[in-house]
Amino acid sequence: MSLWEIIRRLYPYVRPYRGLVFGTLLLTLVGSLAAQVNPFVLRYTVDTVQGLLNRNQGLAQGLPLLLAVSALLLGKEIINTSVQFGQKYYGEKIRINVSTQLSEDAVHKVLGYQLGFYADNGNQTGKLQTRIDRGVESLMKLVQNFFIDILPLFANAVVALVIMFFANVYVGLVAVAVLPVYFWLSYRQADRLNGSRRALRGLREAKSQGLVNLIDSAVVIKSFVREAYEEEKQTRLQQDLQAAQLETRKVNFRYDGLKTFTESIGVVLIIVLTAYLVLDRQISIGAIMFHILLFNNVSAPIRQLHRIYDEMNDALTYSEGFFDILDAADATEPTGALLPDHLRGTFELRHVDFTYPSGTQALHDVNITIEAGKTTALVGLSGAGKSTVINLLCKFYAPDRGALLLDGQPLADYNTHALRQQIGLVLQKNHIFKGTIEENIRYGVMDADLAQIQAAARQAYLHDQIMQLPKQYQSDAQQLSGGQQQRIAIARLFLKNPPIIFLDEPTASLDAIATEQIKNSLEAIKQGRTVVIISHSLAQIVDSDCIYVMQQGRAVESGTHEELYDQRGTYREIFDASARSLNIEKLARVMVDDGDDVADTAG
Ligand SMILES: Nc1ncnc2c1ncn2[C@@H]1O[C@H](COP(=O)(O)OP(=O)(O)OP(=O)(O)O)[C@@H](O)[C@H]1O
Repeated sequence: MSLWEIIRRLYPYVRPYRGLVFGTLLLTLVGSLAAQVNPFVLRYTVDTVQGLLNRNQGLAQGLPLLLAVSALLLGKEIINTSVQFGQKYYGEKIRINVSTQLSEDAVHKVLGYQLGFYADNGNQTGKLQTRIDRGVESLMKLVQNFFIDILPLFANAVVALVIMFFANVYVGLVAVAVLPVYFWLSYRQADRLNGSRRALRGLREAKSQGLVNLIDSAVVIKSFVREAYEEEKQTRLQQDLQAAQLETRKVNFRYDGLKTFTESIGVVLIIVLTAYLVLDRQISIGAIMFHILLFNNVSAPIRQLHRIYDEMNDALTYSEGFFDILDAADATEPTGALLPDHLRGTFELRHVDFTYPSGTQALHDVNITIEAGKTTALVGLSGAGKSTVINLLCKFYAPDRGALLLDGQPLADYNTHALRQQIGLVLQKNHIFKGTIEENIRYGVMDADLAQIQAAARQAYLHDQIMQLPKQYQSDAQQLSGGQQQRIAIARLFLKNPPIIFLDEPTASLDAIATEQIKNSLEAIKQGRTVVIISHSLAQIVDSDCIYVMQQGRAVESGTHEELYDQRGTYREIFDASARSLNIEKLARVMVDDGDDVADTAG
């Protein structure tokens, strides 16, 4: 991305603050003029004092001059301090406002993107955050540099150089002659630092990430006694970091030294030249200080040049990734115009093929009909494509080929948000937000009151357990056990009370008693609604109105439990394997024996 392109992209964000920009520019101009006052005052003072001395006059005659000069310099400093404050404050205000707007835009865009966007390699959790943070940070450094560094410093330099030329062309030429060397050194410095700085940043991130991972993996590390191994990995990182830090410092010190040397040569040349001109009676003695101070104003911004150049390079690098996020128009979730106020809930998949953005084809020519008001189960081995079907039904992804219909209309034609309002989704692993139990259940209906939340928690058999916690509904939801968290998701579903329900292993993390309780609650809510359930526990699906068996991305069998059982196909295989893994024969024998005992006792 070129600098011009960045400016073009930033313009709409800076535009609302044109007044501030104009004010800052005006202050910059005043500041750069004020910065030239010292050389003029010094030249005047030196020349006047020299004149007094030449006329054998002393302190008594010079006092009014000293008072006037002090008052002038004090006044100028007061103006300068106010100008600098205004310049920095307004510059920062523009920067902070623009940065807020950029971050808000990024979050808004990212939330509107389809799920596939997050699966992209550069957009995975953490990476996306880094891309946004770095993009905003580097762009803001550019804005900050422009208003707080580049503009004031370079305005000073240009004004000082113009004054030098006007005062004496030869001195002006000497000042200009030093600049290319200075520029070249700064460019070389920035160039050399560019690679090592990036390496340094990468290593710093790896190190902090490494520490976070250590804490996250503490249980596994300790259980496998891999402390020494992990420590060695960290030590290697630390050593690389140390080497990169030393290299950066070395480059910096070397170029800083060369630049100071060049600057000193410039100062010496100006002293020699101005002294010569004084002796030749072309300029006054005060002009020596005058030119040295002006030259200082010229070289000050160039001392900062390598840093500004560095940060500009960062902005060029990172803004590209950031604007890519804002521009990912094809990632925006598609939506249609159909606003379903009353859905019957018949879904049809006709010859559907689907491939994830990663390239895995998860569905091949799938034909499934999910009837309104009935319960349809999807069964199959791991990776068969069951969850993928639900992903398509929720419009998280669109099929590559084939038709996906809801109540006879293409699913794509429905307004995505309105459609999802009608769907309740409970997954195997449900997300629990940072916050209280109450807030987490309320996610189902944002304006629900506590009584409604408690009713939902009761249906999810969670209320009694919540009441035993020290802070009850105000407890931290992320501290709950896996099974309790799953019941929070089920409570959200009860609260939302949607006409269409998708359950993907809804009781996977629950104990046997809770599973039975939840099964009963779900049975109650299922009545009259369209339900799709995925479960590896056949007990959950045997009563379904229709069961689809999936195998390697294809729907290979369908029918009721009895029909499928009699077919002696894949379903029967899965069913028999489940029975064996449950050791049903032994369980049945125990139950029969138990029954006999009861019968004996009764007899
Ligand atoms: N987000 C994703 N990106 C890429 N590939 C995916 C994604 N989700 C699933 N897959 C792949 O798609 C295939 C079907 O996965 P899916 O989750 O639908 O299976 P499943 O039948 O629900 O399995 P399980 O019973 O283990 O949950 C698998 O090969 C899986 O690796």
